[in-house]
Amino acid sequence: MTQTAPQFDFSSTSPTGTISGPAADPQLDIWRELPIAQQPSWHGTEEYEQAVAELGTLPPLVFAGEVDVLRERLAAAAEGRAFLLQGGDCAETFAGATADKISARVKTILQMAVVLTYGASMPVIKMGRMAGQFAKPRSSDSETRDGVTLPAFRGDIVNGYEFTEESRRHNPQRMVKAYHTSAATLNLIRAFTQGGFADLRSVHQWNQGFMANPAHSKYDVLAGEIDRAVNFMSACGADFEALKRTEFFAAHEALLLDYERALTRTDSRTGLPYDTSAHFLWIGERTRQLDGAHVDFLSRVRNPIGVKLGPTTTGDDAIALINKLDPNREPGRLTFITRMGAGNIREKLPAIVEAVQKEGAKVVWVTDPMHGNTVTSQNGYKTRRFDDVMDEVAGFFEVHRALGSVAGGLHVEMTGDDVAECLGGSDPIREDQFDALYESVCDPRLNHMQSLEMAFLVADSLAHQKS
Ligand SMILES: O=C[C@H](O)[C@H](O)COP(=O)(O)O
Ligand SMILES: C=C(OP(=O)(O)O)C(=O)O
Ligand SMILES: [Mn+2]
Repeated sequence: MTQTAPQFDFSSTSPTGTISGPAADPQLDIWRELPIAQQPSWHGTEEYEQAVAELGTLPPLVFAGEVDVLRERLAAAAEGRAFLLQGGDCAETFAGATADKISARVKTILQMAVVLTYGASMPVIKMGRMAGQFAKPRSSDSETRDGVTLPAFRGDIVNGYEFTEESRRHNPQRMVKAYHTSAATLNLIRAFTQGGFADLRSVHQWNQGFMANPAHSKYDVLAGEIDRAVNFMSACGADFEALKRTEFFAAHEALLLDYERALTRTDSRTGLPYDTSAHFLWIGERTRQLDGAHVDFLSRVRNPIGVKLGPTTTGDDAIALINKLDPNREPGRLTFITRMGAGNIREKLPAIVEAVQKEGAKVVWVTDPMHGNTVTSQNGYKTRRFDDVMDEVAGFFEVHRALGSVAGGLHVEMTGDDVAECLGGSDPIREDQFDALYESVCDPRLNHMQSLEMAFLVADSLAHQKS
């Protein structure tokens, strides 16, 4: 069910090989001359120069060989031979990088993956919005509370959530802290997923907790089938030792180009630049301007790249992005993460998919059913209704099925904790729980149970996609 870990070529990225100091290629700095959205105001200060110089001396967080493995996995997803699951916080925080919270999130992603693997009958590529998801684009540059206006919170890598002048100051030293927090998070993720924590039988056992809730009895049939499949594998003498380890990739929005540039290093094997801050990087809906800095910079690194596509995207936009980001049509290079909103997806997605099909290009099609479905609750919290989220997922599968394209993955804001941020689910979260249990510093996340419920529902869609 889950894959075994590949043998990474560590020699190619050893400290004696390459990847010491930022890559020197001047093309990697062309973005500095281009229009750039959503950046902090810290340039030209000594503090900024020092922080960037320090980042440049620090080791890579991921290896080029791992990034190449991911590109191969994504090539399989583009063809319907694997399914991508991306999940994690909207905004990671420094304070939230605790063993308990990180392990709960990884556990939940692994639990979702087992259910999806069964439903899809294919490998699930597990990827966290983790170990670097610290920079946030905002709708407004400022926030006003009780007549006081301060800079908006732009993620812990830029400024603090606390509503004071000092905390909201754009502080470049935070980039260094983000690096170290990412390193600590990634270290724990690697230990969990490589050290036996991810044993398929344990992951399956954890799902029994979800099934113990009578609200989830409608998933009894599927849960029973998975149970029998695991027992069958066991009876057949399946090598559960190999299934004790699993691949797990790190991803974040490549928003803060100062940080991404400083962590971009040259791979000794190929002489090519890799952004070693994460395996996978995506360009957000607010920064995907074709002639802008983000698209230019990410067109020049070897990592697999995602682009969020909102409801205003046209077929021509999609083709232009492909030509810029994947001119060689390389399998696994480009992922389109559509976030249309439940009310838009059935109307807007087909033209984009058809344009890409006509072009003969192949991308991984992923649904982000969160960002097009944000509403404000009566009591003033940013929230999303579980039913809207699931309706967008359903629309995504319907469109791809109708057009003969591949529904290749799911991108969600979720946590392993029992928070109350999104409304509904079978054991429903209500608005009156927000005051006590709303923790997100940016967008609302599915909680542990809602995430698992989504996996059961998507597993069903995947099973039908195959039939
Ligand atoms: O995560 C996505 C964006 O950063 C977020 O939705 C922006 O939220 P805002 O509209 O509150 O700025
Ligand atoms: C900012 C985000 O999304 P989008 O770019 O799709 O709005 C996000 O994924 O948190
Ligand atoms: Mn978000």
